[in-house]
Amino acid sequence: MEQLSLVSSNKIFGGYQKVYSHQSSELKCKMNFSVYLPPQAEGGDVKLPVVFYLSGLTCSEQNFITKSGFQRYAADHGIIVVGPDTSPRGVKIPGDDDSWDFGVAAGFYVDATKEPWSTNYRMASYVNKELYELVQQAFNNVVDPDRIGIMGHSMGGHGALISTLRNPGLYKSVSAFAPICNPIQGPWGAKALGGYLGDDKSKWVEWDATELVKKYDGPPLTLLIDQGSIDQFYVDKQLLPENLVEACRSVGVPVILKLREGYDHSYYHIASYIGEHFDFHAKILKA
Ligand SMILES: N[C@@H](CCC(=O)N[C@@H](CS)C(=O)NCC(=O)O)C(=O)O
Repeated sequence: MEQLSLVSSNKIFGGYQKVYSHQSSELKCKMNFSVYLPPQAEGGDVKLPVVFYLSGLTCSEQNFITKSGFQRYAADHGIIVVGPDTSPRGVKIPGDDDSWDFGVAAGFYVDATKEPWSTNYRMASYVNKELYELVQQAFNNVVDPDRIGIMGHSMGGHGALISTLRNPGLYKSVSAFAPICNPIQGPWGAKALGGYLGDDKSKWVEWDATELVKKYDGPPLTLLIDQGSIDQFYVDKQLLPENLVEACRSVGVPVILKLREGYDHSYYHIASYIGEHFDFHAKILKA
């Protein structure tokens, strides 16, 4: 098993918020990830559900664990929460920190195929294979491998949606705050998908939730999308949740879109509704 190093451990709401580092074989660099172990994990005699949380642009594993207040709800429901970083770190590809929406902290949860990104920028395989399996091995006494869900914010909401739709059955529950729902239609998505995958747009659709849902052929799923009404990126048509809702309706995939009056793109929105998302995941994972 891969070697894990404990970076930090803090007691919160009766459980422990931990951060580990490890050497990633997919990304070929050292990575941090967070794990919240709720109080029910103590003793190690019950198997608990797990929810992965994928962060947005400019984030590390720290933003969600310090700003959202999710631990209160994870502790209430007895859910383990795992949060990866948002890109490879320290690999020093020329241009990787020139912009905030591409390269470092902007891996977009895809597997890059274009040089020079394709060696390290493999966030899809990192999250859905390497970290998914690592968590099950490292915490095998408390993780229930049949009850795993995923959520995310913005770029990470896109990551949660495409991870679920591309890997039917891997995640039993999925929700997203302000996700990039139709990246092939927005400037962020076009920049990232073009940069990581090249100019052939027929490859981009394989990483676009609105396109993927039209072809989804897996276990029944309900998508929960949470969107702040004054989010500047929503107003600027980077996120396009209505396109995803329309695609879901066209193929009969249940979708809930909560439009939250007056909320923006920040963690103030996430903190306000993270409890509802944990209720949603718990209802599915603990059914
Ligand atoms: N001004 C923002 C623009 C990017 C942004 O809004 N990032 C979102 C995700 S797309 C975020 O979670 N930022 C970090 C935070 O709010 O803690 C920043 O630099 O953080």
